[in-house]
Amino acid sequence: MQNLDELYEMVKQRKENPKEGSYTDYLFSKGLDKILKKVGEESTEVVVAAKNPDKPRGDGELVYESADLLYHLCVLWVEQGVTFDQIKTELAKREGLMSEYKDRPEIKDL
Ligand SMILES: N=c1c2ncn([C@@H]3O[C@H](COP(=O)(O)OP(=O)(O)OP(=O)(O)O)[C@@H](O)[C@H]3O)c2ncn1[C@@H]1O[C@H](COP(=O)(O)O)[C@@H](O)[C@H]1O
Repeated sequence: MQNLDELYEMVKQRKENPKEGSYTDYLFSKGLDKILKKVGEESTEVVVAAKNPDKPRGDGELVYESADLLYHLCVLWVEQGVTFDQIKTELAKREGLMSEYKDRPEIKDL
């Protein structure tokens, strides 16, 4: 996936059109508790990657674990009916950008 929009859309598609052998569908079939367990595990792995001086993937360890966490967050959002636009809107609010939001397509493309 090139960006988070595409990753989120792919996860949503998996939920709407299950595919044989898909790990994403495996998570949806297991349900919320399994997804939350994975988010918890991946969050911890991000922390460990940032702190561990003997990283198996060197400086790439934090990048790798962060990508894992973002993927599992997308699964959680889709499972709970949270859209990626809601996440972006919340981020924009924090920057005081809400009034400009509709006129700034680059914000939607984050
Ligand atoms: N980005 C990801 C992604 N990141 C992590 N993972 C999977 O997340 C799992 C995490 O690894 P773990 O060792 O913690 O888990 P596990 O032991 O394999 O599984 P559990 O039994 O613990 O659930 C691995 O199986 C990874 O393959 C992902 N699986 C899929 N994607 C994206 O989703 C797309 C569709 O994937 P499918 O749904 O499998 O078709 C892929 O093309 C990717 O773009």
